[in-house]
Amino acid sequence: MMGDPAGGDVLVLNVGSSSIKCVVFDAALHEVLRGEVAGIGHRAALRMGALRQPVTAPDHGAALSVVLDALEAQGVALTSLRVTGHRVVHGGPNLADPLLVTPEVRAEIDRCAPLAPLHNPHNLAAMEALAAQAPDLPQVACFDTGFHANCPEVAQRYALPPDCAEAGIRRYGFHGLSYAGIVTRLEALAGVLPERVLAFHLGNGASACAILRGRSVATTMGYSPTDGLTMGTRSGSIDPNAVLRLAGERGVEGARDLLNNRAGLAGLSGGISDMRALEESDASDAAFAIAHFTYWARRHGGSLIAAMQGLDAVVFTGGIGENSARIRAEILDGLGWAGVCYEADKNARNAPRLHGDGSAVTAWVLPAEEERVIARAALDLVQA
Ligand SMILES: Nc1ncnc2c1ncn2[C@@H]1O[C@H](COP(=O)(O)OP(=O)(O)O)[C@@H](O)[C@H]1O
Ligand SMILES: CC(=O)OP(=O)(O)O
Ligand SMILES: [Mg+2]
Repeated sequence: MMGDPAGGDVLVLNVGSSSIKCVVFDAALHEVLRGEVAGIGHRAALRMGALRQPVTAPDHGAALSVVLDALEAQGVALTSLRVTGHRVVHGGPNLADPLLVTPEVRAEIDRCAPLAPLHNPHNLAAMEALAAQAPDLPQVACFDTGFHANCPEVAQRYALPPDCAEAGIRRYGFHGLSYAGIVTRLEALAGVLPERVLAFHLGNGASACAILRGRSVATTMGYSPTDGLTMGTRSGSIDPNAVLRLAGERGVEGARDLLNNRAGLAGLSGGISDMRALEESDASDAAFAIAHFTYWARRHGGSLIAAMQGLDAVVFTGGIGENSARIRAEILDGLGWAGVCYEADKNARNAPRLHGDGSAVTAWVLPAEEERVIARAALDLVQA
């Protein structure tokens, strides 16, 4: 339900690695206004309400200004909101549950910035921009790591001595706000929440999660959001000795830049990180990048199915997961051995329900609802 933008109570900013999404909700969590600058640094475009236009956004700072100006133009007065909520990607060992943003919380988010260089600095910049414009507006930080905080210890620990884990070197997992939203939405759609859910969040950052009875038991991202699946510009899983060699040859910063900004689909294809652009390309490198993406999604998916000892439902979300029938088909075709089947016409329509009647394993496309999860937590916190 869309209402009057000026009547909003909660503004949520979801600053991702290639996009800034914003949603204004009223106190009953009805969506009042939704907007997004997508394709930051590539072919950036603004969508807000009925507005659609290309914009100049070579980096996140420029994209944030575009979003804040557009909100103002739509009549959203920051000073009349009750609260604003932010997605923060890395909470490190100390931040898991939603929190009011204080100078101490900001300092802790900043300490985690080297672990999520494509996210945490931009998440902080959004908080600072809002604080400058509306100093009295309460801000709430919600963490992508929180949903995975209770994974079994065997899934969290690396095979390293205990002092490493005590120093925070362990698997955290990300996209947790999206996975939490999937649990809520899937339960509502399916009637009963399937026991063993394999969820794929496929956006510019991509991960998969084993959700057993509504809780994360394993996920593909680790110490940072660079591990796991092949991503837009991130390598995904890579042997630690290869990383050490890269750091030795190119320096730590050179290795960090390569693994986070110039690897993944971009590294394989000669610079194209955007899945839609890859699908439109005839180049063999682009086809190989897509094949790499789907192959490793299936490989990791199999590992997560083993972590749950079986499978009852597969869910796709994120920009690629929600919109690319081709990518979903290539992943689902490779999971037939696990009992997954789907109907091609439903897949082509991005229908929420991809499976036919009587299918033992169900398959779904659900919107990433990180903003709703954040808005609920932010309102709960200011009302408490
Ligand atoms: N119709 C589509 N077909 C294929 N890929 C798409 C489509 N629409 C969006 N995408 C891809 O989704 C990705 C962005 O996902 P998104 O979840 O919005 O990003 P972020 O990780 O920044 O939040 C890009 O690779 C984009 O090309
Ligand atoms: C954690 C992560 O990779 O987020 P995004 O997909 O929004 O970049
Ligand atoms: Mg995202």
